[in-house]
Amino acid sequence: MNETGKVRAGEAAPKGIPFYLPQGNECALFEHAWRNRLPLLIKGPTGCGKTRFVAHMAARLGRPLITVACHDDLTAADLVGRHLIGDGVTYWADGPLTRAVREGGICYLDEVVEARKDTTVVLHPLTDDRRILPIERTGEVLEAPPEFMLVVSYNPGYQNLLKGLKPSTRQRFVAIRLGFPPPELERRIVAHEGGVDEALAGRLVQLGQALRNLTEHDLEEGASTRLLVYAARLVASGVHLREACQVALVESLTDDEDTVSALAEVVDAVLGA
Ligand SMILES: Nc1ncnc2c1ncn2[C@@H]1O[C@H](COP(=O)(O)OP(=O)(O)OP(=O)(O)O)[C@@H](O)[C@H]1O
Repeated sequence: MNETGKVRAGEAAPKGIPFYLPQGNECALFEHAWRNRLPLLIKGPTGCGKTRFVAHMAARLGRPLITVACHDDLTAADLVGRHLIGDGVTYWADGPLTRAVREGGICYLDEVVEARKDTTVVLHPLTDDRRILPIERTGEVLEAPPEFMLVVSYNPGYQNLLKGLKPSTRQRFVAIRLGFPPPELERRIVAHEGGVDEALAGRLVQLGQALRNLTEHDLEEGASTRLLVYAARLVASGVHLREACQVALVESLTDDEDTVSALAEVVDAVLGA
């Protein structure tokens, strides 16, 4: 498996580096961005490998990774830090962004469009050539070391197209688009991550492709690589293939009963009724 990113014996990735099979030139581009101190935006559908890619690159570059899952209640103080009271004294506690700047780490803001626009504005002085983080509450102005990098991701699906990012935020990042991996690559990913042989992984990937073809009509977004991995893991632990697909690839994708039936038909057609 690989939630922790540990690589099985025989895999190409060096020990301690989370397993990641690139879709294209994204690893080199990430490294160039890091060396040139450019912030990076990664866009792509849910479960296509964005988080794994960042974890892989942080380990490859030997930088600590600090991840923040953004949401609409996230405040600037949640990122930068706040005064806390403990044992009757007030002390300053760094937020994750400040910690990443101090440590020269990679700060990864997942689903950045979820954060309110007034929150993302704290990123501005860090993401242009000033590369500073002013901490109003303490009066400090931190200069980001060369190793620091800000990476943000979002899923440019229908809802997020409406939310978007302010142009003044957006135009501070270089951007990489990831999609679902091409079938041959996805088969290797599902086999590795799901702990199944490549033949079974190939069938699941074929099913994933067929389910993605339905997306335009019935679903907001297609079956992700993550869900294919889940189906594989269930099969690897003894769940019948059909049942694994039902729970990982049908019921997880929609609540609409007609769509569930349509998806189940696709499963039957691909796996053979
Ligand atoms: N290129 C890849 N190499 C290795 N594993 C991958 C790859 N792409 C996807 N995976 C697998 O798919 C899972 C989901 O990927 P990940 O969590 O990175 O998605 P994500 O794009 O960050 O999703 P979200 O937008 O929902 O956070 C990973 O845990 C991993 O098992």
